[in-house]
Amino acid sequence: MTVTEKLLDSVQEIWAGYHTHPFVMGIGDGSLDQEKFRYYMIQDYLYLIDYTRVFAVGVAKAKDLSVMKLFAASTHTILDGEMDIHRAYMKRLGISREEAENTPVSLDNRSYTSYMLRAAYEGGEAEVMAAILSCALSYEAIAKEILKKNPQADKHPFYGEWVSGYASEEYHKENERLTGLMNRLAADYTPAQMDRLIDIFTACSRYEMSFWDMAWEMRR
Ligand SMILES: Cc1ncc(CN)c(N)n1
Repeated sequence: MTVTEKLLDSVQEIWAGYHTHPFVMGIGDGSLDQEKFRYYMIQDYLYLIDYTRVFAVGVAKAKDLSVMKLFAASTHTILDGEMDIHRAYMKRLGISREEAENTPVSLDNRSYTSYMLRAAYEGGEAEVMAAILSCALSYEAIAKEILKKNPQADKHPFYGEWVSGYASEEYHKENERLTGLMNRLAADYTPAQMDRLIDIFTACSRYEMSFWDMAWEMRR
């Protein structure tokens, strides 16, 4: 088993819950209230800004240039790639950059990114990657499962762009780069060190679930 496979194995139950979450199912069949999606978009835009900072900690912790380049490239991929999905939705929903950036970050959102940043600052390169990976991989799994259940979901006039973005080959390729790095960084980890990675990955997977709950309930 690779390091990533061990991490995924430890969160199967939590991840199974994503696919039946009402917010996710609503994106999948197109029935989600757009007000909820509007709320989610703003919070997720703010989330991605702090998520990018976790990669920046990876840049600072990198022990060699190849690792530094991978973390650095990902900051660009998020700020100028993934966030394009958000900017396109914000335009459609009439959300200005000012409105998004002046919206208070919800407590669930703040807790999640604060946890990731703490795990990253306290650890080394592999712990940074363990904090990142649940976010990166779970959205690909969710979008692909949506497409399995609703093969036309990526054609939906509103939610299609979200589904096709996270189910895309481009997003998958970026995730392959991240898992390759995770597997390399922790290849020689002891069982105790591996337990710590599992602990971080599990906590982030639980935070992912609370992010969906937060969006569904539009928690302030
Ligand atoms: C909360 C959350 N988790 C994951 C992703 C996918 N990068 C995201 N945009 N937002």
